[in-house]
Amino acid sequence: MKTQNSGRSTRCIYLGLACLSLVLHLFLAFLCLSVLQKACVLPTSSSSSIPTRTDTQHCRSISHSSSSSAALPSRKLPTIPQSEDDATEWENTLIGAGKGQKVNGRTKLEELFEHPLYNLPRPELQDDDWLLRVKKKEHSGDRGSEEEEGEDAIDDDSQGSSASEEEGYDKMSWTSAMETHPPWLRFHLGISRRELYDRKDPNLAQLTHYLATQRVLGAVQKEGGTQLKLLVSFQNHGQALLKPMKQSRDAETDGNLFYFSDFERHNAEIAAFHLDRLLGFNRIPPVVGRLINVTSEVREITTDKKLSRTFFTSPVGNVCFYGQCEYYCSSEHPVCGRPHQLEVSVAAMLPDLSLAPRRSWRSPWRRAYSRTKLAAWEKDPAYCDTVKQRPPYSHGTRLLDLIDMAVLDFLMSNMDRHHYETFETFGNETFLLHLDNGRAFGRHSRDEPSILVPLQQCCRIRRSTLLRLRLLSLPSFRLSDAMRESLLRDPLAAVAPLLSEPHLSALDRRLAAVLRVVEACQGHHAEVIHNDVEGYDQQPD
Ligand SMILES: Nc1ncnc2c1ncn2[C@@H]1O[C@H](COP(=O)(O)OP(=O)(O)OP(=O)(O)O)[C@@H](O)[C@H]1O
Ligand SMILES: [Mn+2]
Repeated sequence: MKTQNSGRSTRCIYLGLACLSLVLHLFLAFLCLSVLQKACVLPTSSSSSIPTRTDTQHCRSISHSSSSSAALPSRKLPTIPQSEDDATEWENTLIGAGKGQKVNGRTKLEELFEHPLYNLPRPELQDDDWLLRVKKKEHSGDRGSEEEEGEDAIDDDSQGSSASEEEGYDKMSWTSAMETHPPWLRFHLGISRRELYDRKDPNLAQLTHYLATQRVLGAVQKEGGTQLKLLVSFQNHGQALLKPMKQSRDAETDGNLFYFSDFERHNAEIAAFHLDRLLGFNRIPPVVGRLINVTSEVREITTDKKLSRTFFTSPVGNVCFYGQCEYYCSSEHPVCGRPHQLEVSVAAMLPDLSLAPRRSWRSPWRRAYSRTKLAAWEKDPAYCDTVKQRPPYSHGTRLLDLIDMAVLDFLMSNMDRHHYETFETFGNETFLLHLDNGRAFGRHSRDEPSILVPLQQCCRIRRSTLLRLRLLSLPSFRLSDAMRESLLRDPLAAVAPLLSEPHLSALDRRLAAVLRVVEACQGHHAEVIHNDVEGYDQQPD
């Protein structure tokens, strides 16, 4: 009996101990769970305590890596710029700006643009030197009030302003509100009588970033001209002129093709913009390279039925199209993606003609565009004397502008400068727009001296142009080096150099030829150099 009782009490003790251990284990398990959960609860800065997607993923990855012996190293993904402020930094990372070798903390290109010849003192621009004026919406009665920094509107009266309109114009308000405008509009607002853009304007980088990255919302074939090009539209009414890649970058134009049968080159449009800027002209609208998807960014969104009808899939499975135009718009000359991706040049559009009408001028040194005929300037060595007698070449700076353009064209071997344009509102006292450079950079192995004929026949050149050319011929600022570095800033440089080395060295060779022509002129002409930099006697060193 006694032994029976003691056996029962021992069993009770064991049972009690087992229960206690169970409770203790349960408590421990609960404690562990709550600790683990706390690691995934986010510090809430806002009123919401719902974890975001990333945070949930983070928790999942913790639990995943803890259960796996070989956790993957974390990889940093590129971020898309959220604001325009991020744009420049983003662009610099993407396109490798500052890739040039640095001397004294500056690249050669930065050194060049710091040179006094690229920072010559210039008279301040007056009200009527701006292409588009900015008016405040407030009535004149509101002037001087605290709310002066209201919205701006473009003065669309390009024919001149009445006295009451003048009252609404406030020079101060245009800088303050600029930040709110999209880059294309700021570009338009910065166009002056003197140049298309200010090289130092930070908007330039934002504009090229905008052109290179904005989602294409619309694409139609651009009317005018002879070769295929597209007018694309972006959000905020932005537009751009797009020229597709038609041949490989290194392809030299067939020697048997006449200049007027040559293809246009997207990289020539890009390189021309860089060259014009390097020469200090700033007369070509900013152009940037881009890879587009011909299916999603053209075929699927276009409303242009004529263009749509020309799309097809090539035998190797690439998406191609050819559009409708005078030259090379046929299935024998298609523009093809790989299978969808296509290199293009994207040029900023100038203000609409209704806002800023332009005048097109036939170049006095226009070619005959014939296989047999010669133009007047090819037959008459004294041709310039007749040109100099007729307006607008008889006075002002038009002839000098034309010679600047001839120098640019000779350097890039562009034989297609049949016309040039100016903004009508500036009359004859304004710069020449260097539009349409698609036929430049066709051949690197030979030069075309006839492009320099305006300089050779007139023997006149701006001093500022000549000094910059001399500077660019020095080993420390060599034109080819400056171009190489400048072109590295274009997004397409990541695919392949925009200009091959033979094209770059052709620039140096041609620059030396320009300087030789000037020297020859000085040998038999007085007043070759037009002194537009009075008081600046320093020779480049
Ligand atoms: N960036 C621009 N913004 C607005 N208009 C432009 C721009 N570039 C060119 N244009 C206009 O479009 C017209 C056609 O463009 P472009 O000259 O480049 O084409 P094209 O086919 O090469 O012409 P062409 O066959 O006459 O040489 C030009 O004459 C000019 O008036
Ligand atoms: Mn052309």
